[in-house]
Amino acid sequence: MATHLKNLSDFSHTTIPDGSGFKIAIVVAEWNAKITGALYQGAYNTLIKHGVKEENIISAPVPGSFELTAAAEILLTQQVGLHAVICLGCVIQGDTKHFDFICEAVANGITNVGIKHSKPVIFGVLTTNDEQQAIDRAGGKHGNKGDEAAITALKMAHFAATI
Ligand SMILES: Nc1c(NC[C@H](O)[C@H](O)[C@H](O)CO)[nH]c(=O)[nH]c1=O
Ligand SMILES: CC(=O)[C@@H](O)COP(=O)(O)O
Repeated sequence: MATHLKNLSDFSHTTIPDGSGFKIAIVVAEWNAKITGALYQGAYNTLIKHGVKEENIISAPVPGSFELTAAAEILLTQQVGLHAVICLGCVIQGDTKHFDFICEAVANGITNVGIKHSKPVIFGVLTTNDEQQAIDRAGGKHGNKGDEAAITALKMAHFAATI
């Protein structure tokens, strides 16, 4: 379903697990900082709203989306008791094929890290044709992908803890 058919911040129809027992990391890329800052705020506020304690949210900035994979691997290796890692970024199409390489590397990379550690690593990365599409999905008319990423982290952390 395309994003314009489902608001990224609308979860009124679903049950969200209590996050009071979870420790979650948020890795956020600094490229397109206005956008990723809004994604981060959405994710952080959503985690707090659903009971995650401030002291159990680990925030880690990285230079760009390409570095999200390495950061997730480092955090899952070095941080004891992490229940999930949320990866936030914004990749906007430029004039070259660089966009394609970054998007594929990040999607494949964080998938592999999650599988390696058997932990939820959430793909909260906007991959847009232009800046307006990113703005629309970082607290604009289509909601906030950071909210969606946080809800996904809570659901998957609950899944892993109760399966
Ligand atoms: N163009 C964008 C980038 N590029 C930087 C890469 O992510 C990476 O930091 C660099 O290639 C060095 O390894 N990053 C984004 O997050 N968004 C972009 O639009
Ligand atoms: C996604 C990117 O790396 C891209 O924004 C960089 O722009 P360009 O392809 O024009 O170098």
